[in-house]
Amino acid sequence: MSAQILDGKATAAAIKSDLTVRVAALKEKGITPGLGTVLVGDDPASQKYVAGKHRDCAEVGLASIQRTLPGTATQEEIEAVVRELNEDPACTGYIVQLPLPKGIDENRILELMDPAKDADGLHPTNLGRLVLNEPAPLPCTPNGIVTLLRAHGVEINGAEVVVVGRGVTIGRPMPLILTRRSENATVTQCHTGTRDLSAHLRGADIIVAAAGVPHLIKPEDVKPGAAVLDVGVSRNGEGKIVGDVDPGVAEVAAWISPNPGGVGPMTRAQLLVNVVEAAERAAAAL
Ligand SMILES: Nc1nc2c(c(=O)[nH]1)N[C@@H](CN(C=O)c1ccc(C(=O)N[C@@H](CCC(=O)O)C(=O)O)cc1)CN2
Repeated sequence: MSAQILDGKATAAAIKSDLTVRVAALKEKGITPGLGTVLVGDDPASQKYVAGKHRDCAEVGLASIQRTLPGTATQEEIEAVVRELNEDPACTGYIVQLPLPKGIDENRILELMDPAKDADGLHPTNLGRLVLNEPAPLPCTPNGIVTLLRAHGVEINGAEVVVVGRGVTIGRPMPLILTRRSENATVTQCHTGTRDLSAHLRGADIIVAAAGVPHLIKPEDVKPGAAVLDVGVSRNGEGKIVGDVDPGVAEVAAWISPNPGGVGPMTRAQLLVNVVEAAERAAAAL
């Protein structure tokens, strides 16, 4: 392998270490920020991610509030939990773990959240603020990707970026973040309707692969020297993660994010950042 590693674990650890100090400072002012999570159903991956979020809270000193509902929970039952967290003063920010079970109107749940407590940056008001270039909590995975690239000195300014995928947590917000003046990238968004994906990929300085298609990105699709971020999470027969990026890409790219150990830990770290920033904003307004 010739590519250098975009080390999400180490970068996330540095962010958490900084947050530990900031949380301690808030506590000295009598404020203990708290992250809430709403988990519906028993999807093992979602359970694992939510458990990880609570472990992270303990690590940096945040309080955490867990709400778990069965997979049979109705729209109204989930909405009742969302309303309760909107009102709970111990909850600085919260997330509703996605995806929600089939039959639940995910958008209605997101819209019901108090935008000031939206730790995922996925409330329509916060996504709208991102479009308007106003301060808002940023979606965790796209923001984590930018932070990871910056931490490793990968040039974003002026870069040609191809984002593969158009889901709400990554694909949709990623270009919005990358095309801000502060990032200044040129972004092409590809998806299942793209006619010649390979042609787009071959021109990219940075590839963000969030399609959920195992080994979609092949070595011949990648420009030598590119940075490749593997955000795809498919599972093989043994339950092991298979990313969107073929292992051979590491021979062509200059930078590659391992999967696991790349973007996933950054997603979790950025969530903590959003909660601590919300608490700091609240403290400044006192
Ligand atoms: N409300 C949200 N739901 C979902 C989001 C999100 O940002 N907000 N993103 C994903 C899941 N996710 C966070 O919730 C997430 C995914 C992966 C990881 C992670 O640390 N992965 C590890 C590997 C873990 C494993 O072995 O399975 C890694 O990459 O090293 C954290 C969070 C969808 N839902």
